Amino acid sequence: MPGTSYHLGFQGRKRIVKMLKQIMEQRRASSIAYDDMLYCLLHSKDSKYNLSDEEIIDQIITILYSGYETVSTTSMMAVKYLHDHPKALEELREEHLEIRKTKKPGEAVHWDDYKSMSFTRAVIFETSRLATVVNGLLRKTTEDMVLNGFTIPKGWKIYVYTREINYDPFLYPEPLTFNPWRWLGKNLESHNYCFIFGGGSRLCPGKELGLLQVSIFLHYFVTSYRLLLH
Ligand code: HEM
Repeated sequence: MPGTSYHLGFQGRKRIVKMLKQIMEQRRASSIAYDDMLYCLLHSKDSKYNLSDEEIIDQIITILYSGYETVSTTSMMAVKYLHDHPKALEELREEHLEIRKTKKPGEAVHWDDYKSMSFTRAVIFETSRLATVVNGLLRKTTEDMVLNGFTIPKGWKIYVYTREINYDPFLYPEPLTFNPWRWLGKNLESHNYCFIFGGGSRLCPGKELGLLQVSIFLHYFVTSYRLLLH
C-alpha cells in the first residue's frame, strides 16, 4: 500500500535491482577481472554453481543488507552503551592499548590480536543482546510439530522472536543491564538459546566477519578518540 514503509522498501528494492542489472551488463561487456563477489558469480567455472541473473541479484542484495545494517547498527549501539558505562569503556580501552603497546605507530592489527580481544567480543555480544540488532529468525515447518501442547502444522512460517529470549531473566540475570562481563568465561555464546547470529544450518555465514569488523572499528575508536560526557 503506498505510503507504508513496506511499499517504500519495495520501491527501494526495484531501484537496487535496476542498478545491479546495469552493472551486470557493463561487467559482461568488459574484459576487466574484478576481485569481488559479483565477478565470481558472473564467471563461475563450475556449471554446478551457475546462477540465473535473478539469483545473482538476490545473493548480492542479501549480502549487502545482511552485512551492512547489522554491523553498522551494532557499532553504533556499542558506542552508545560504552558512553553510558565508563567502567566498560575503560576496560575495553585497556585491552586495546595493551595491543597497541606491541605495535609500531600506525602498524595494523593482525588476526592473533583480534583473537586476543576477549573483552571486546564480550562487549559486542552484550551490545547485540541488549540492542537485539536482529529481532528474530524465520523458519518453516517441514512436518507437524507439537510445542508445549500446541500443534504447529507442516508448512507454517514461524517467526522466532529472539528479543524475548535475549531479555529472559533466567538466562540473563538483570537482562536490561549492560553487563559485558556476563559473557566472560561462561561459554554463553555456544548455549542453544543464544540466537544472536541465528542457529543450525542457517547460522549467519558472516558471523566472524561481522565480529571482526566491529572489533577493528572499536580498536581504532578507543585508541584514537575519547568519549566525553556533556
Ligand atoms: C554483527 C553482525 C551480524 C549479526 C548480528 C548477524 C545476524 C544474523 C542472523 C541472526 C541471521 C539469521 C540466521 C538464522 O536464520 O539462523 C543472519 C543471517 C545471515 N547473515 Fe548475518 N549477521 C551479522 C553480520 C553479517 C555479515 C557481515 C554478513 C556478510 C557479509 C552476513 C550475512 C548473512 C547472510 C547471507 C545470512 C543469511 C543466511 C541464510 O539464510 O542461510 N551477516 N545474520
